[in-house]
Amino acid sequence: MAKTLTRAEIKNKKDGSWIIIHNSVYDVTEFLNEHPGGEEVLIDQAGGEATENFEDVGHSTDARELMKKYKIGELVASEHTHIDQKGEDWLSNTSDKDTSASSQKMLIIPIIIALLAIFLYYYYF
Ligand code: HEM
Repeated sequence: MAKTLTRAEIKNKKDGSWIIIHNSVYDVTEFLNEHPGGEEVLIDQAGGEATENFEDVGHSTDARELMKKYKIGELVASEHTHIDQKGEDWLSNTSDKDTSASSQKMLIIPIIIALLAIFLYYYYF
């Protein structure tokens, strides 16, 4: 059963770095040295809400998998906030739409050229 913590308890944590991301509490003390984004950013967030900064970076799904390892508990329900996830899924969804729209446009060009070629062939021969 996961531990339930209040923002005050997380803030008052002196020995170690706890951060809140999407209403879950992570102990990143052991991860500071390994964080590809550097330890500074994590130390800056220690003891408080890191969701917005975490999402601003657009962490990969790998990063989201990795963070499960450091989860130590949940924020009490009365102190929950909702911040949307904007990671790879969100990015790939939008770029998927873009590619399908642009590939449709790209298809029209060869079709027009082919129709023009057929028209010219019948016109001149
Ligand atoms: C348990 C929490 C966290 C984990 C497991 C984690 C993991 C990672 C990983 C694996 C990367 C490499 C890029 C990627 O795969 O997305 C990364 C990059 C980064 N992270 Fe985190 N991170 C955490 C929290 C945070 C927080 C709270 C911040 C900001 C305050 C942050 C800021 C950054 C930055 C600035 C980069 C570098 C991005 C770049 O160079 O493009 N991370 N993180």
